[in-house]
Amino acid sequence: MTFATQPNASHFVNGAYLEDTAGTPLEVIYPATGAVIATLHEATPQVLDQAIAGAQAAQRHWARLSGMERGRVLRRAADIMRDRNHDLSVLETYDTGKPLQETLVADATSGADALEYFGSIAAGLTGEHIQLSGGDWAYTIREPLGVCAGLGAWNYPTQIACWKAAPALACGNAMVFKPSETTPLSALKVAEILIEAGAPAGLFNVVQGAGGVGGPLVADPRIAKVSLTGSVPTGRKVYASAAEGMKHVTMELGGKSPLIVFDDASIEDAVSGAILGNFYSSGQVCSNGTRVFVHRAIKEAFLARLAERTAKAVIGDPLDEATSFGPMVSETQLQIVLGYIEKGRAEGGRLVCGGNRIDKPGSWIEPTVFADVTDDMTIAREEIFGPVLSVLDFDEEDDVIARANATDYGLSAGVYTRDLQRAHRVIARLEAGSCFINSYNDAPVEVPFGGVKASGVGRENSKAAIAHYSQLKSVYVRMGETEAPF
Ligand SMILES: NC(=O)C1=CN([C@@H]2O[C@H](COP(=O)(O)OP(=O)(O)OC[C@H]3O[C@@H](n4cnc5c(N)ncnc54)[C@H](O)[C@@H]3O)[C@@H](O)[C@H]2O)C=CC1
Repeated sequence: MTFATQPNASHFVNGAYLEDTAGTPLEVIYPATGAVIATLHEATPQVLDQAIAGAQAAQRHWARLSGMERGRVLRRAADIMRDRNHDLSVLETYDTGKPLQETLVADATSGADALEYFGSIAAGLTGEHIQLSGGDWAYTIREPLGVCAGLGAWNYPTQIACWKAAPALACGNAMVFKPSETTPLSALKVAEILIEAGAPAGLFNVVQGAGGVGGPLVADPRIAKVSLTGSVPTGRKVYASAAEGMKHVTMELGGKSPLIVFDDASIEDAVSGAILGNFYSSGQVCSNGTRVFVHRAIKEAFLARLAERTAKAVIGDPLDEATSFGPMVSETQLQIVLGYIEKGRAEGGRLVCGGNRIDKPGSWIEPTVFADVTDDMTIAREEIFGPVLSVLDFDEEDDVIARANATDYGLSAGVYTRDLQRAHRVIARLEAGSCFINSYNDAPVEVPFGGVKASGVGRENSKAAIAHYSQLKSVYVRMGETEAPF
């Protein structure tokens, strides 16, 4: 391998790479071949302490800069990230197994968008002036929270690091980021780029490890806010620990989202939406529309076209830009997905295509479609986080809305129909945070992203994220005398 995947050291703390070989070794595996491409070490308590202390010191200085000055650093980082998109995308492909065709357009580019967006609005982050009776008035100051902890999942390592760091830093906070132990490489590059762009040492630190490092990071009293992208069970633990310290949280968790295809929809577009919402990143996307409700009148036509187009997936070397479908991130995740496929078969789902492990080194599985899935089947209830699409039938609008909402999750929802009134009427009744009409899984930085119910708390991206990385100080100003009862 000519491309260097072994970083200089495991962690990035106080503006430089840092190693402590006393930490548990962490092997990084290229999911397409199973080869070990780097060996890192989990953060020891000493590394974690240095990262948090460094972040605290950097934050004091950073918070005193104007929004304009902070924004300039973030926008410079966005430019560097775009200039290096190709190399960053290759690294992301090694880290996750996702095809280069995807990483070139959805990872560092999405991270750069976040840095540019929050860099651009940093100068405009202000409080307000409130005029009161008798000439009194009040004003609010938008203040940073302090040191934020970021915890990432393994599906979008660069994007997650930037979606958390950009709004946090724009508001004057510092961050200690812990990537997923499965994909630890890309966040280190984000840290390098921020330093190059002029961020002070210690402002954005990366520490490696699994829950054993994430737990103490969240619980540390010096941490003011925790932002997690991960599963619901982890979310519950992290939220509870943050609550002990009365810390702010953002929780971007899992989903089992509905995608509803009405009988007047363009079948071609709806099939595209179903492919994007189930097979992009080999199905490892939190907002995926994995319960595809298709009106009975068009179900067979939809399934036929879906099978035809799924057969055209180019499954091969992820570094070849022609490849459109890569491996699962790990053998563990592959086994979880195979287990769900087995349950789908056993509980009576009709396998339309796929369903098998692909016989070659690495964690490969076919894109899989089940039809005749019913609401009670395991594959219709639990998040699989793999390329398993379930088609469920429906006849009536009211009925499909009730069934779509009959889940603890509430991350996303989509509707395909040519009837615009119906589209808005249905979306209004769906319990989900991020919704789509005649599209699926778009996530531009200008638009709030996040879930309701068990899928999360708070929003990432857009102006909405500012509220989650800052707090308001209110100042009452009396212009006359102070009156007291005695
Ligand atoms: N809503 C969203 O924005 C997204 C949600 N996800 C969700 O993430 C999940 C898949 O990612 P995974 O990495 O498997 O999730 P996970 O929940 O296992 O891990 C997420 C992160 O939390 C850390 N962690 C685990 N236990 C912890 C603890 N006790 N204390 C502190 N940190 C801890 C992990 O090391 C990792 O960095 C899926 O359920 C998916 O739906 C993934 C991408 C986006």
